[in-house]
Parts: sequence; structure tokens; C-alpha cells
Amino acid sequence: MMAGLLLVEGTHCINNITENQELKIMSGKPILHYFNGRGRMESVRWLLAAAGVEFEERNFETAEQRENLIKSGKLMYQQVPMVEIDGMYLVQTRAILRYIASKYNLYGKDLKEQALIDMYVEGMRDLYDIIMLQPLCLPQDRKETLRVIAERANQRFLPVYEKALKDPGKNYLVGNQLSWADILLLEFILMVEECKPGILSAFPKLQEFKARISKLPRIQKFLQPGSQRKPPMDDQAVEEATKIFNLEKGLIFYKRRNIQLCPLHGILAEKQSNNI
Ligand SMILES: N[C@@H](CCC(=O)N[C@@H](CS)C(=O)NCC(=O)O)C(=O)O
Repeated sequence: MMAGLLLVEGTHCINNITENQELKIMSGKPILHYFNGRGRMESVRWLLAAAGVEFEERNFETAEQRENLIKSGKLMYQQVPMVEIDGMYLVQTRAILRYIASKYNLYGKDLKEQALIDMYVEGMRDLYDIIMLQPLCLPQDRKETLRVIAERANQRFLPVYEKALKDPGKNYLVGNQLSWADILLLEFILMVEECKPGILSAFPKLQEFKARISKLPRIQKFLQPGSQRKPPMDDQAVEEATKIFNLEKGLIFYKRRNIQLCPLHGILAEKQSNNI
């Protein structure tokens, strides 16, 4: 059976799945496993909402609940986001996003368009990851971090998307149809604006793009209060996340993995060497 094959091939560490359980995850809405915050899952929520797909969320609230999910064997790398969809326990944010984009025809019309979409998305993700992590930085680093984010958005990223949209009648980043690059661009713009209000003033095409895409009915619905869109992380949400993931503010990656992976620290270090 196809779903069985996918389960075996795609999620090798799943134990004791009965046919009934398998059937349950094959049917019905995708189920998103994460905590009740934006983080890496937020783009998945955006994409599903834009595709008009209803989804359920199973948000863990404690470290113990997260541990239990790990013990269930459904997390290939003991990490979330994880999405139960079409008989799979999908992990790795980009794999999840690509699957949804392909499934709902948001991934261009050919390989070349897909490559272009990937280039736009991967560029955004570089800054996105830093923006996503900035609520976890130390209070004394916040102002400088936000300044660096705005500077990089202004100089490196927003000009790329402004240029992509410059031709008259060019409504989407790639080709002549909506793709997941457009959806993630709107999410990205809104996040950058939260860091630096007014940042779009030098980018007329992006202003127009933002207004237009925000009016697409499914997106408009997702942007309204009461949707499954998550607010920016406030102090309480940061507190919850640090407990659930056993994080230490400002030092998350250094301490836990003993490798220098924190993009925030990376970008600040780069700045100090005048490399921005
Ligand atoms: N490359 C992975 C990274 C996933 C990741 O770092 N997830 C965090 C939560 S946002 C996590 O589960 N951390 C716990 C851990 O790494 O043990 C992805 O993009 O999904």
C-alpha cells in the first residue's frame, strides 16, 4: 500500500504503527506538531492557509509533552516541526514546505521555475531564521540585532524582490501564477516590518505586492484575528519556548550543541568585522 511504503521509506524510526493508526493519519486534515508559537512552523501554517487546507494543531505546552512525542518515534531527528500528512510523519521545515507547495500547485510550472522559486525562498530563509530567533536574544543585544536585520533586509534582500516585480503587469515573483515564494514573501515582509516599521517606503513594488497578495481571500482570512496565524513572540511565549526546548536565552545553540550555529551571533560577529 502506498501509504505504508511512504511510512517505511520516509520515516524509518516509526514503531508499532497499526493499520488503523495509519489509516487515521492518511485521511483528514494535516496535523501540525509544534509549540504554540511562530517559530519554524509559521511558514507551514501560511502555506496551508494559502492553499485553502484546513489543519489541526497539536501544540505541546511542556518539555514532558515534547519528550513524549520524541519517545513515540515519530520525529526522525527528535525535532519539530512535524506534520502528519498523507500517511507520513514529515519533518524538516523545507521538506514540509516543498511537499505542500508541490501538492497544491504552488511550485511553478517547470524545473526552471522551481529553481527560481527555491532561490527566492532560500534567500529569504537566511534572514527569516535570524528574525525568528531574535526574540531569544539577550535584552542588551536586541536593539543592535533589529538594526542589523533592517540593514540587511534593506541592502540585500528587499531589493531582489523589488527588482523581480518591476516589470509592468508582473504580479508574482516567478512566472504568471502564485507560488509559495509569493506567500513566503508576504510573510517575510510582515516580519521585517515588525522589526522596522516603514521599511517598505523605498520599495514601491513591494508595497503594491503586499497590498495585492494580502487581499487574496484565503490570505485575507488568515490575516484576520482569530485565525491560526501566531502573533510575534512576547516575553511569555519566549519563556514557554525556553522551558519546552530547554533553551538558554542568547546562548541557545552554543551551549546545547557545542557548535557555533546561532545566526544572530554570526551576524553580529560579521558586523564587527565590517562585513555587512
Ligand atoms: N532543520 C530542522 C531544524 C529543526 C529544529 O531545530 N527544531 C527545533 C524547534 S524549532 C527543535 O526541535 N529543537 C530541539 C532539538 O534540536 O533537540 C528544520 O528545519 O525543521
